[in-house]
Amino acid sequence: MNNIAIETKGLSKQYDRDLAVCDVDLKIETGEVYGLIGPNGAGKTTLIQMLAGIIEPTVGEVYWFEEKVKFNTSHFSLKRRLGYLPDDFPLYDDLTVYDYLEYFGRLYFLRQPQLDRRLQEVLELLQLTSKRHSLISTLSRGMQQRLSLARTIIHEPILLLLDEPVSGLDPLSRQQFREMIKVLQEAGMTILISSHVLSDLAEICTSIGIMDLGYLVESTSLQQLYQRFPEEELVISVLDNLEQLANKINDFKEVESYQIIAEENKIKVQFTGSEQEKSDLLRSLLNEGFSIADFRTEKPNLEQVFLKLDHQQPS
Ligand SMILES: Nc1ncnc2c1ncn2[C@@H]1O[C@H](COP(=O)(O)OP(=O)(O)OP(=O)(O)O)[C@@H](O)[C@H]1O
Repeated sequence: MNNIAIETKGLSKQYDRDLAVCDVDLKIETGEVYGLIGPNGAGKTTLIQMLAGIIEPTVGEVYWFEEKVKFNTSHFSLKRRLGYLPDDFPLYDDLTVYDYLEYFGRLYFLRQPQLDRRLQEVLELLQLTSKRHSLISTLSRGMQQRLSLARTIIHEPILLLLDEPVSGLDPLSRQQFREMIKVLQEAGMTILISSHVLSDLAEICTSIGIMDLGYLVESTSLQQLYQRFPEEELVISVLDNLEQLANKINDFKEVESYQIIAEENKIKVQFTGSEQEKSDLLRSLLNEGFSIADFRTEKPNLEQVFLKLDHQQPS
């Protein structure tokens, strides 16, 4: 198996006067879940469409598994490895769930008994078995989105490109979606997902790319991104005497700044000291008689890291 699932070299797309994607060099290793984020109009959909071979770049090249994608040719064997879920996930309302999936299975030349086996598998994985005979028009948005994902993986691709697959989903459906992505990754797929929901991406992605005004301004593993912002925040909750706690905290030279969150009876502290000094702080507060209800360190989440990077906010 090739190490690099997707690569682009100097990829650009010009629409009339708009440069939608600008000189993008992207590399995604096999087995990764790569999250693509950026504000509206940053060029995510255009980039994904070029990666999927749907639209032709103005300049630059796309490689799947180190093989150059030639536009305007069908090259079925290469496309057979790809599953692409567009952001508007078109469906045929007057088909049943089963007929729809069977239709796409046949388009990919799946034959019996493999077709039946695969239909059962994806219906089960996407939790649609009980809806197999329902008309698509009667499904909720979350179910329709799951059906679109089922269609995207019916032919067992090894590379998935998912354009905003969780938009409009409720928290439970988003959680189910995250679990499905983990199952697909464990099954060996390489997955690119664009989304504005950073908390979802933080949970499932191994790497993150940030687009801004057509440029890929960051492309790095999630781990390396967090390492660039190692500062932790100390969160201290008390049962009472919040003001006195703030005064006391202020005496410690390791406390760079703090923020009182009165409605939750807690203080968030930017603490620069060592683990030993953190422990000394806790002991000192207890000795002073403060009723400490919680004392913990929090690392910045992906949303906070994104803001620290000072690119535009995803909206
Ligand atoms: N078919 C098109 N014709 C002309 N301009 C286009 C076309 N598709 C996209 N654009 C322009 O390219 C730029 C990038 O759009 P794109 O849809 O790729 O951004 P995006 O990051 O996916 O945005 P969103 O988060 O809102 O989906 C925008 O300025 C958009 O207006």
